[in-house]
Amino acid sequence: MSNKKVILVVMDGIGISVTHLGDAVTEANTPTLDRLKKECPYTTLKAHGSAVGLPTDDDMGNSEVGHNALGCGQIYSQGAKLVNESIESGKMFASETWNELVNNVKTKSSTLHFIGLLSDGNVHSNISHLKKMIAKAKEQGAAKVRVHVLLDGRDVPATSAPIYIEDLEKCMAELNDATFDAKIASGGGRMKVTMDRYQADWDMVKLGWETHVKGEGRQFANALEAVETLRNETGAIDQDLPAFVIAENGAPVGKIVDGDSVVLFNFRGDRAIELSMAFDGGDEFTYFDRGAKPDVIYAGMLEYDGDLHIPNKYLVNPPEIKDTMSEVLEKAGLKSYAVSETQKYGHVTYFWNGNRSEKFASEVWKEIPSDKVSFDQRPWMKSAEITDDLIEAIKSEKYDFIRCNFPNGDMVGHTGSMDATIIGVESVDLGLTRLLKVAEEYGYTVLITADHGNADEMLEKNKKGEINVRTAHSLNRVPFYIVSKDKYEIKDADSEKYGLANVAPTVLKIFGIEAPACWEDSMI
Ligand SMILES: O=C(O)[C@@H](CO)OP(=O)(O)O
Ligand SMILES: [Mn+2]
Ligand SMILES: [Mn+2]
Repeated sequence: MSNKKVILVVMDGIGISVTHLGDAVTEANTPTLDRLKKECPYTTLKAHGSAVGLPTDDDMGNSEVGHNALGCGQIYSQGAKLVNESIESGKMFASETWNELVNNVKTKSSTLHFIGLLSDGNVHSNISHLKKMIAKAKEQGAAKVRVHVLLDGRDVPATSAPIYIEDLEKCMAELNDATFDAKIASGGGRMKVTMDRYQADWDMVKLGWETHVKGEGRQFANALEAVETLRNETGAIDQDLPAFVIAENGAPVGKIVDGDSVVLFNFRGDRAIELSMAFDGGDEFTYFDRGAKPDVIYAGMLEYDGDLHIPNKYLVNPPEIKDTMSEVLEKAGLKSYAVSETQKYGHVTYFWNGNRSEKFASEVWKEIPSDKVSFDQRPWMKSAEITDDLIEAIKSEKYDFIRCNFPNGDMVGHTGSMDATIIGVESVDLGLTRLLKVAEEYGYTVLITADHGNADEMLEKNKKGEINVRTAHSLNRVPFYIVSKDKYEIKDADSEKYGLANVAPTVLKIFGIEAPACWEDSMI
């Protein structure tokens, strides 16, 4: 067994800016990161596009694909790419689930509903998938479609919702005729309604159920009017807009009722699991009162949780991630510890282990409850508590490998507040300062990296050359530091040849464990 001990710190959303446009990472006072960059083996990693299994290098990285790659040392084709392929090859429309959904509404003359994130962010969903499914449903004889739109502004520009609403409405207008009727039925901002994750706030899902299923809520004549009115009244950016219902003559146009079919067209799992539980769950579901639950056929775009089999029905098989680092460490007899706060807890456990919700026997997982606020109001988040917990884990001398995620750069970065994000980055640096001291004392090698950028690019230039607030992740590279009393040298550190999938092989190299043949190369 190895006598080495390793800690891997993921500084979520802390990338390296090229433009320095709204670069909260450089603006922040980060004495520890600055010192490490001068003193330690250091390189940068590619964290987007092909390096993490996304369709193109125009696709920014995200936590799901980033933590998958960090945790498995391999590059798998991810949801965005798998759904594209399934639609292009026709496999999706030949699937049993798709045909069941469509035949159900044909035989019952009922409605096919789509619920999901309306953008081309390609992190949770892509509007192009939605449009193709609606067109196919018409071609196959469905008569009525209703779409429940979750407004993004977090993976795409902050107030871009009208662009996607207009795009969808144009597509539906072209399809609508005497035999076919498609409309938007309800919606709301993704951080207010339906897309909660890791059970941080079930009230969001309850509100989604009331809005999409029961058609309860403030009524508007159409989605553009809803966005415009709610934006004027609240000043909120898209992700935070309140829920709305589209109605005609006082009646919601698209309640979900007995006999309907429902597709959640998001492909990413974390924010799709809770709504799926509400649709699939029987009487044992007690997270909120669903009232009389309609008898529908429900399917997700992907299987969102392969261990718990959520949802029951889905359209595309998720990537089958094998030979994860946790599995390799378990086989080698090493003990692992994982910690983050609620908002990133599943990232460092579920995504880390290749979308596996059950832990290995050799692992201990710890969740620190997140605040339920917009994180510009608490930019330090739980960085101090995560650090305290890490220090306790180190001092327990129980673990060979400790991993953690500091969410600040990402979660505060998504709010668009530069001032708050600077504080978020500084909080991470302070956490590192405290952590490194104890890690050194106990003989741990500490690897520090990030899963993608965000805080490094808080502003962006649009096509007209105007500068706007950026709430989305960046496409920038991320840092990789080795802090150790042992001498390690990163091969070709100045090149740009490494990506997130090179981290796990480097960890195994430090432990002196042979990596599976399918893994990428170690950097040392
Ligand atoms: O908040 C989220 O769901 C995504 C952005 O869509 O961020 P991350 O990938 O960092 O979790
Ligand atoms: Mn992330
Ligand atoms: Mn993010």
